[in-house]
Amino acid sequence: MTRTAMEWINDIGAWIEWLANPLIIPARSHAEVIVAAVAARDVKKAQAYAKKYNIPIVHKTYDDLIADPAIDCIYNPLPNGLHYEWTLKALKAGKHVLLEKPATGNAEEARDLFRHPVLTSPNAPVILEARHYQFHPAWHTFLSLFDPADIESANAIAALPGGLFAPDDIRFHYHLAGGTLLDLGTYTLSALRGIFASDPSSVDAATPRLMPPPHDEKCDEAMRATYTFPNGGTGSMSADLNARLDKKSGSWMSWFFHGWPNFTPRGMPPTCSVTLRAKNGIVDDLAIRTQTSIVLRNFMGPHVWHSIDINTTTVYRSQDGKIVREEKSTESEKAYTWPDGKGRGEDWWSTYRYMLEGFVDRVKGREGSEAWVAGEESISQMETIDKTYEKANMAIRPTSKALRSESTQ
Ligand SMILES: NC(=O)C1=CN([C@@H]2O[C@H](COP(=O)(O)OP(=O)(O)OC[C@H]3O[C@@H](n4cnc5c(N)ncnc54)[C@H](OP(=O)(O)O)[C@@H]3O)[C@@H](O)[C@H]2O)C=CC1
Ligand SMILES: O=C1OC[C@@H](O)[C@H](O)[C@H]1O
Repeated sequence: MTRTAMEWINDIGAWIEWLANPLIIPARSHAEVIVAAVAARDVKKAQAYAKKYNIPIVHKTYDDLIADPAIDCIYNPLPNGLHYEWTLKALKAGKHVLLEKPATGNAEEARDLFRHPVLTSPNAPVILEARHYQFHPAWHTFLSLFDPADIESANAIAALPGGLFAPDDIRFHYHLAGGTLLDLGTYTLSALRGIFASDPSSVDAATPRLMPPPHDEKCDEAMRATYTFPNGGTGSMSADLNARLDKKSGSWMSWFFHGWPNFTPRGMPPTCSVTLRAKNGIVDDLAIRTQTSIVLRNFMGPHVWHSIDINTTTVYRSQDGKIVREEKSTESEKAYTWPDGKGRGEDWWSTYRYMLEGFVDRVKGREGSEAWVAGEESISQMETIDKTYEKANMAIRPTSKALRSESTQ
């Protein structure tokens, strides 16, 4: 697909608007979704938002929004530390909830929320952690290219340049369950767990880069961690919300375009790579070793652009161990829609739009595509996040007071 510079600029603009409004824009193209009401702590802010996006009803408080009998579903995009409290309130009011990632601030909250009796009652509401990338066909195509049992190592990396978020952004407040592992890190960690189709058996190392003083030093502005998985494979993730100048050259450009024209994984675009265990054989007295690696670039925003490369290297050695031949090949794939019969979609649908389709399907009791984030999966993700913070000698994020009062009821 050849693209003009203008198309790229338009897409980048659209991507930024998607990021700021992950639901409003996708909702416009879904015939069954009406963004009917909005609430904010400051009603004037809610009114201004409603005017900008043509939302008919403005509620004065979050509680009023949840109590509105005309509303079926709540989208919860509050800071991570408030996810538990407001999601549970909405579920108890019988509303379905599309809950921003990470599902909660810690594993204790996740266990309580996703195993809450309100979710096992007849006609229980639907809850979904909004890990949008997992709803795009590109992610599923990537996963279909290997058997998790064969993975030797895998890597998931994402970074955003420093300055995009202010140091007092919700992402960097411990009491709001901030920290990069809970933000960009939810993508790279869940991707790694998805690639291995299992939880790690151990967290082997976790290295944070903490927010510098005078900011909240309980928050990581970047996190790197390595894990061992049950098949013996190793996985590494990294996430950086304050990626800096290239250390060697001191230039932003070289950080952005490192490895140009084939970006090497420095986090932009967010990239997942998998190396499979080598296969050995003998043909015509030559020892043959074949190794395959599969790379998905831009796994978080594949609708803007992505590439899936399957790289195979075959080395032929003579009996004395000398390399007599080396063959390298690359096959590439892309997936903007589902293969026939696997789900609805259009090639222009964003990850958020695919996710909305899946969410509405569940709410309506329809079978949708295979993509979903189950409650137990959200719990496992939060458990791995907590273990990673523990390994990094950092405090697990505080548990909501609402959970404490819940358990005394
Ligand atoms: N899926 C995606 O692509 C994205 C997901 N997210 C997720 O959405 C959530 C919110 O992130 P983001 O939109 O960037 O955050 P913002 O700071 O932009 O928005 C958070 C909102 O929460 C409300 N709020 C309520 N209580 C507080 C409080 N004590 N402090 C600050 N805000 C409060 C505010 O709304 P008000 O004052 O109007 O009531 C505020 O506008 C996070 O969980 C994040 O991970 C964020 C961006 C993209
Ligand atoms: O998609 C995203 O990219 C930037 C992050 O900070 C944000 O929270 C996230 O969801």
